[in-house]
Amino acid sequence: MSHWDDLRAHAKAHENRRILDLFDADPNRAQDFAIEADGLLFDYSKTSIDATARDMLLALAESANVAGRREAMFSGQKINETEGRAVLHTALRNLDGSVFVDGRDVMPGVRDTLARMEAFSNDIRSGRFRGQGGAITDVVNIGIGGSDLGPAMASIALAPYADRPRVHFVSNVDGAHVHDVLAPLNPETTLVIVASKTFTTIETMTNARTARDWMARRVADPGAQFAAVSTALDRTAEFGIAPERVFGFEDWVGGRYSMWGPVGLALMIAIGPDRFREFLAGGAAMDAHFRSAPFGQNMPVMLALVGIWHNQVLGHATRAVLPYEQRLSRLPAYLQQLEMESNGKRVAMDGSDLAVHSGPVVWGEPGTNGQHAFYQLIHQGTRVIPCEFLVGREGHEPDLAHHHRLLVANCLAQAEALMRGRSLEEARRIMAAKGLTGDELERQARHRVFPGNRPSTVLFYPRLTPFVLGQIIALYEHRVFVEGVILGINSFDQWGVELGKELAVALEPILAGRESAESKDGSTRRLVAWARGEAI
Ligand SMILES: O=P(O)(O)OC[C@H]1O[C@](O)(CO)[C@@H](O)[C@@H]1O
Repeated sequence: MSHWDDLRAHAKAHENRRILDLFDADPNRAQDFAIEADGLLFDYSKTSIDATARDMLLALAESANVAGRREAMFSGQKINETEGRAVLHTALRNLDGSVFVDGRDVMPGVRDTLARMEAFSNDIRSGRFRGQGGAITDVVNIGIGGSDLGPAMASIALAPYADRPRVHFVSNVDGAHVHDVLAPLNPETTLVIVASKTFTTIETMTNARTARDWMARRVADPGAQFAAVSTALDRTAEFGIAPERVFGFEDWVGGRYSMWGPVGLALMIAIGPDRFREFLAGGAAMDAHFRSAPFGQNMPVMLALVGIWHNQVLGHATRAVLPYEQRLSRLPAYLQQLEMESNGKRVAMDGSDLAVHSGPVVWGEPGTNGQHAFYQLIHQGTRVIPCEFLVGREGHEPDLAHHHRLLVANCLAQAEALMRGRSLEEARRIMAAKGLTGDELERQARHRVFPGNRPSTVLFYPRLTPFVLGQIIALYEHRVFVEGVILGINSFDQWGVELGKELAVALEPILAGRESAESKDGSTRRLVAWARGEAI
């Protein structure tokens, strides 16, 4: 039997067992099914994983050679096989030593670019770098996907550490986005960062040109207030951005893994280089843990194995990420790209069809807001949705500690309610206490039953500092990596985004009326006609 068969057989044999009963069977479960590392606590005791399932999952990870692939990644081997690239975002935060790619040590370049970013950020923050109307008041990062989601998410997450200038993000090609962001800004004191790994992404280049036109209407030399972040230095030059304001990186940094380097420039400007280094240090601390902790005590490995248990073994197709931290409001969106672009694949590394499902649908919203929106379905819907809660022991508002207590209480209460549920007998008692009897009591009670036995995990952190955010993001990166290795897929390419891009390029001239829609299918032809306001 394969490891997958073992796991499925074990899950089947215990499908009617309640998670709550596992705590009776093992009084140490809360400690045994949790990992503490560098101030973080990951509690997965409220899942149906028992000691046997955990052993089987660990055996699965061993047999997939997670350890070997992990070292191949850290040492710069070309594990992104379909693109022939190394995967070295970890080199952007482990700044000492050497890492070789094609016989060349990449670390001097990493350190040099970081130093240039720091000098530039300091110049902007101190007012030494001036726009054509004075010190820079606003920075606009134009990018999309990996060139947007990381710094945009982190700028909100680390708002308590940010001072002037203000940072803004434009990603969508919808003109409303660039319009609404730029409208209140003064072009004379705005710096635009064009962030694009390839410097060809149509949304980003369209927004960048619009921003340049906007600036040109008010300043003599718009290019002087543009900076660029890219691997394509020929294209940044062609766009007219002076080399001293171009921050390059190499193709061994994947877009969705890139916020640790130049793509983090807007974040660095917002929080300052020292705080940015703390963020890097948090990522490096998680790297050290990932490389050294035994798998059973290894947070990214166990987070991945919990994910595999829920998705590939039990068949739960989605997972909810529920940060009880308003400032992590963009974390679910960030993780959607990180996890779904990485592990949403249909073939294994060798091109064969996957034998199991690929990564799950990831979605979520901050608590407590979600409780008043979609938690109804999580508690009483017919599908099981594993939930991943994140919460800090402290907030940044000491005078509002009572808010924070309520926040934590809600988070822990949801995890408890999901596991415990409410039986029909309990519901009947509640209805009887309200004075109901007979058929009406019975009918009403059934609506108040919570099946319970719904799995969740809690990631507890001390406080959302730059260091802690670095730990959390690196934790999820390595989780995605481990899941990808176990599934046998390449987590570092994204061919699935290509087809839509090609078709959009082909449709633009059709919408503009320069080309005919004849070659298109009936639905697309009709929609094009509708878009063009033609009679259909
Ligand atoms: O940084 P770029 O090259 O503009 O790409 C933006 C994003 O587009 C994608 O290629 C997907 O279309 C992502 O992988 C990437 O993060």
